[in-house]
Amino acid sequence: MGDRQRLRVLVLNQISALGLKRLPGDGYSVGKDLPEPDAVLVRSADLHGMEIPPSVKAIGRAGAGTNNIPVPLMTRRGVPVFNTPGGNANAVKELVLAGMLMAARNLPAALRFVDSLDPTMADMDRAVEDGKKAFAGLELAGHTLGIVGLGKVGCLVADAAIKLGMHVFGHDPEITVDAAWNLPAQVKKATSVTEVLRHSDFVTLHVPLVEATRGLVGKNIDQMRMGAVLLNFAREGVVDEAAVLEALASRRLASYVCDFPGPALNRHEQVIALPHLGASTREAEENCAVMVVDQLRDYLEHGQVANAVNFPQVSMARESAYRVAIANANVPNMLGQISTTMAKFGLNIHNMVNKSRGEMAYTLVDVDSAVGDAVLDSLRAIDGVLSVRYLPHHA
Ligand SMILES: NC(=O)c1ccc[n+]([C@@H]2O[C@H](COP(=O)([O-])OP(=O)(O)OC[C@H]3O[C@@H](n4cnc5c(N)ncnc54)[C@H](O)[C@@H]3O)[C@@H](O)[C@H]2O)c1
Ligand SMILES: O=C(O)[C@H](O)COP(=O)(O)O
Repeated sequence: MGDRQRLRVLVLNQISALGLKRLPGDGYSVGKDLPEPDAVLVRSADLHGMEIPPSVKAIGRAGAGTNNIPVPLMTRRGVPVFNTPGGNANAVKELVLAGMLMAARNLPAALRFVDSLDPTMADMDRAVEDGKKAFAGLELAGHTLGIVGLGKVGCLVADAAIKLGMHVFGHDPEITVDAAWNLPAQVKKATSVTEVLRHSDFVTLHVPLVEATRGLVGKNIDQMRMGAVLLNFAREGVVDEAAVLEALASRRLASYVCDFPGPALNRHEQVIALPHLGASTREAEENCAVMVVDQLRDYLEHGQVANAVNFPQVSMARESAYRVAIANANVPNMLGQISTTMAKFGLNIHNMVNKSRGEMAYTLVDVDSAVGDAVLDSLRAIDGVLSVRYLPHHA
């Protein structure tokens, strides 16, 4: 296949080879620097300041958070943004457990102490035994963990904490039915963030960064128990850093454990800051890469939509070789105009599916004969149509 016929996938972060190799060389060009890409694969690279070429038909985020992607702009262009729900949740869960243990047992300070001992000193055993009392901690079992956000990560953390003997309070005003099913029965429901803060020794945040969650924990830190531990593996902006620093100074917070270092946090003795490591395990990187590449391919080749954050879930078995995929505004008479346009060009609709999500809708139409450029141009000219793709299937 000539290079022009191959689909171009621009890769802006390190994506596991296990995923990339699912883009076959005879159908795809994959690289860090491709002109006019058809799709973009990304992890945390910030696309907000970047010019996203009009050739882009889909964006795949190998991970959970999509706050680095201008999702509303992509929706207006009729471009889906895919992510990989749950693909890295276990990796985050394990790091949250490590974070709780690091804080509860004063491990960073204890490690620094051991590092500070001169290896040539005469009586290291004695220095160790004398020094250890400064790092005595507490056990997780019997203490209370509050979880804000009971999605893929929050549910796994709840389950693990229960198994470690912790009491768990959870809050999520938009919990999905699936997540509610997955949640251990012992998790107590909190009706507000404040209720979680008041009742917990450890509080961990697992919400996306959106306008409603910006600064979710801020002044309300004064509701937390004295000496509590706050963990933030969600996003930097979910907590108000100034409020955290104040609470650390007053010892309301014993420790702040986070995945987002910053100038005011680094080297603070009560802060344990990791370099955004939550999803950085081989397993999570592979899971996310495989998921996102499969979703991207299914969209690019067949128009199917799975796990897009701005498009409805849409799937339709191929019964015809001639498929048209249309993203459009969710307003009356779009389907009427689409089918009238096709009929005008003598196309017989074999099968069709249309689903909406918020202000947009997505339509797959299989027809019985080949679709020419004039049809596609006429569809594009319909007021409210955001994008039109022709997806012939060569068996
Ligand atoms: N540190 C890392 O490497 C890492 C890795 C994965 C995810 N994350 C972050 O964690 C977030 C959560 O990941 P996930 O996989 O669990 O996502 P998810 O979509 O499965 O879960 C998010 C949950 O937050 C809930 N929520 C939304 N607004 C809320 C609010 N105001 N109060 C309480 N709950 C609210 C949602 O209803 C949903 O159940 C991601 O969006 C991402 O920002 C970070
Ligand atoms: O939202 C996510 O999935 C995490 O923050 C992971 O980000 P990363 O893929 O850049 O490690």
